[in-house]
Amino acid sequence: MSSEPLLEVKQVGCNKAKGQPIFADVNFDVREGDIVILQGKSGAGKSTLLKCLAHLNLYDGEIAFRGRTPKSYGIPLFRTHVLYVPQRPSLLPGTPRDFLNTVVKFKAHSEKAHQKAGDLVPSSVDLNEPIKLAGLWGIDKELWDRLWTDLSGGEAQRVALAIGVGLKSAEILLLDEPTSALDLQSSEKVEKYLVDAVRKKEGKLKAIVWITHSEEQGRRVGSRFLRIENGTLQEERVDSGV
Ligand SMILES: Nc1ncnc2c1ncn2[C@@H]1O[C@H](COP(=O)(O)OP(=O)(O)OP(=O)(O)O)[C@@H](O)[C@H]1O
Repeated sequence: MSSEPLLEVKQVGCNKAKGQPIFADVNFDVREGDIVILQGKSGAGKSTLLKCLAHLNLYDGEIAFRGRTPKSYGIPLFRTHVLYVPQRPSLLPGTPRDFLNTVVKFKAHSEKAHQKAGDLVPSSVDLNEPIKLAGLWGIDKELWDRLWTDLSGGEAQRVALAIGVGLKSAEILLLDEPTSALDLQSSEKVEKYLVDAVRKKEGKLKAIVWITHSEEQGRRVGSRFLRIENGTLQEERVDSGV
């Protein structure tokens, strides 16, 4: 028995400039419980595709979340439910705490504005949750008040991920090489948390689309495997080996 798709991607294409497609005719669904690994060579278009899914990039074709277009929810609210976690959070201005406060204010505002429509269930905001979660991943509280530019790549990644996961608004997380700057031990801690969060089912997080260059990581966490190559996306059938 398969559930209704959470996200439907139909004939999606994206161009660098007129006449220069990055990819075209991309079709797939994301369902509850999926951890979809997105692979492909550097420059193949993985980050661009994730940004299209979060409506952060212009695209052709259709993307539907729970059967409706992003616009019908309001793009800001949609983006808190289908949440992109960037590859290089250290490019953000200010400190992680500034960012957290802005996200929380913005989230409360956009949810209030859309509550009337009965669109997406608003979630309560607990500022301590991302800080606690980052702590589990080895991030000292003091780092929340340091400039993003003064954090290491791995610290910035864990803080950004803790904000994305800890605010508990995302039903689908779009992770752009979330552990590329982490050592194996830290990476496995983060992986385990994310996989458990999706598997548990009672939480808000239902699925992840996860870019990784590591075949090993893909095998550890993935339940489905997509590859972008030469401007097209293919799903790879995986032999369970049983
Ligand atoms: N805003 C932009 N304007 C023009 N070209 C762009 C833009 N963003 C990305 N590109 C180009 O589109 C292609 C796909 O980039 P993208 O970042 O999606 O690749 P990727 O598969 O995520 O690569 P990597 O594994 O190196 O992160 C690249 O050739 C890139 O230079």
